[in-house]
Amino acid sequence: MVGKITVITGPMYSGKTTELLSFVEIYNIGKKKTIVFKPSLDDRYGIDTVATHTGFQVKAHRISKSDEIFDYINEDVDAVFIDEVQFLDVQLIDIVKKLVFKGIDVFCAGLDISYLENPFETTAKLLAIADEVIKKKAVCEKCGEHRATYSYKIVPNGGEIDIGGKDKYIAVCRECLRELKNL
Ligand SMILES: Nc1ncnc2c1ncn2[C@@H]1O[C@H](COP(=O)(O)OP(=O)(O)OP(=O)(O)O)[C@@H](O)[C@H]1O
Ligand SMILES: Cc1cn([C@H]2C[C@H](O)[C@@H](CO)O2)c(=O)[nH]c1=O
Ligand SMILES: [Zn+2]
Repeated sequence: MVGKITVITGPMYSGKTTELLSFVEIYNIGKKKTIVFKPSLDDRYGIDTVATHTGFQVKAHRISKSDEIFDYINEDVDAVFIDEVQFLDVQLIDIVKKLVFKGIDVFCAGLDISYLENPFETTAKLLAIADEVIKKKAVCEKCGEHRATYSYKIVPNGGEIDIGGKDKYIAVCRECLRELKNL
């Protein structure tokens, strides 16, 4: 049997990690063998965990390159979960394909676009090969509606890759983005 590819995407605070971890729980309840990965770059909340903004955590392997995933895969693994895929190299796409051909279900979560509205290449390519795409929305921090699809940077400094939370980014809807950018 082959596995399936699920990609969870959207702006910051939209609940991508929460959704990813709810799938981990579902597989664990079903006594399936799960493994969680995250890029070593993102160490906001702890070194060996994937954590949501609400503080819920599960143990995770930190990887700096996508092919390190294979170091942890054996015959017993039923499902692989990868958070913050926007920070991993595009080789992840080939690795995900290999995993599903081994019969492993793969769940990926990550930002679709940067605060500059550029698509993150690894997420974009995963979305293209996904069997299922879950596009999440956040609450717009300007108008309060549950329709935010953008991550807006509130500080001037830092590049396109710049780890942070509410100190640097807020979630906004398209209408509020237009106002913020004076478009
Ligand atoms: N603007 C917001 N809209 C929705 N939830 C928010 C917002 N700000 C904070 N939260 C909190 O964030 C939680 C979602 O956190 P989670 O870590 O799952 O998001 P995420 O999409 O993975 O974020 P990130 O891309 O920053 O990792 C929500 O359950 C809520 O408690
Ligand atoms: C929106 C955005 C988030 N990030 C970071 C902030 C968080 O650490 C992580 C998203 O959870 O990505 C960037 O590096 N660049 C961006 O453009
Ligand atoms: Zn808004």
